[in-house]
Amino acid sequence: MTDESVIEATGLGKRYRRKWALRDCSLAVPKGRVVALVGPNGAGKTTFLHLAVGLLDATLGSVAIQGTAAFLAQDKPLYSGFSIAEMLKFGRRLNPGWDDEFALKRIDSLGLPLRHKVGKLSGGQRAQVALTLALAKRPDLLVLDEPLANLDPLARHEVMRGLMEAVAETGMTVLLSSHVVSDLENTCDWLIVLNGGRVQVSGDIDELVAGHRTLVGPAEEADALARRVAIVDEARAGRQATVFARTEPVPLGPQWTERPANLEEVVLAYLRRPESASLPRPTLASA
Ligand SMILES: Nc1ncnc2c1ncn2[C@@H]1O[C@H](COP(=O)(O)OP(=O)(O)OP(=O)(O)O)[C@@H](O)[C@H]1O
Repeated sequence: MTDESVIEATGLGKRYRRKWALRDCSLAVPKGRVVALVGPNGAGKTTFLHLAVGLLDATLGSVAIQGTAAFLAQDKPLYSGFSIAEMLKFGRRLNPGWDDEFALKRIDSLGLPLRHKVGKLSGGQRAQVALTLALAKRPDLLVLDEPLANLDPLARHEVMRGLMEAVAETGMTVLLSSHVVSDLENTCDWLIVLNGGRVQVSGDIDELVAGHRTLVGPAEEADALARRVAIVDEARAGRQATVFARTEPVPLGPQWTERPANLEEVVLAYLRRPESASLPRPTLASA
């Protein structure tokens, strides 16, 4: 494992009985990134996160992390009969690196009285308390499985803001899974796309967005274009082709127009075409 990486997976695979939930997963995540792990239901996101933090054993290959990790599960396990103060006490007892001052300050800034029972909190407040408990462990890597699920837009925004503040303060790496790409656009800087148990994309978001574009032009010229650019996804309507391509700006014929990509388009184009991939060593199957 290199010094710059916080997670490194090599040929990682997990099989449940006959079904592979994850296979041939090789990737490295640089330190200090906020990583979005996206993919449809059943893509293997939870499986990958559980393997990364050691909650599951790999069937094949390996995954290693550097430093300490904290994991916040999808169902945010908090004991509903306990008060926030009691949850903090648990954290203090169980975690050698626990930052009590941080935890108390964050709960106070959320406007939550310490005596409040966890079971009486709203979904957004529960998410914030669970996040506080994870952050107070002061991990090098914070892994969050769908931290925004079931939260309204305001609560989603608040949770992401809290996360970003902690990242700015500590420089920790965050790996979070999500279905909602728009929540990630301004906060995450590394993207991993999982689809059907395989990694399709792993890379810097700015580079990925800058490295893709939509090209629109005559359908009869699309095949010739495919020899010059790596086509991720293509749709034809009558005589017009709309091509989503992994390419630098290229000179195009007069009948072609192009526009830059955004993060959502990058994610959707790859998910629509499971055979396409954009990984550090290009393996574009459809090119
Ligand atoms: N304990 C298990 N036993 C058998 N199959 C499992 C188990 N856990 C997951 N799977 C299967 O492995 C595949 C990947 O599941 P996983 O939960 O990792 O996906 P996910 O991307 O997190 O999905 P979601 O977005 O719905 O949470 C799915 O087909 C799922 O049915």
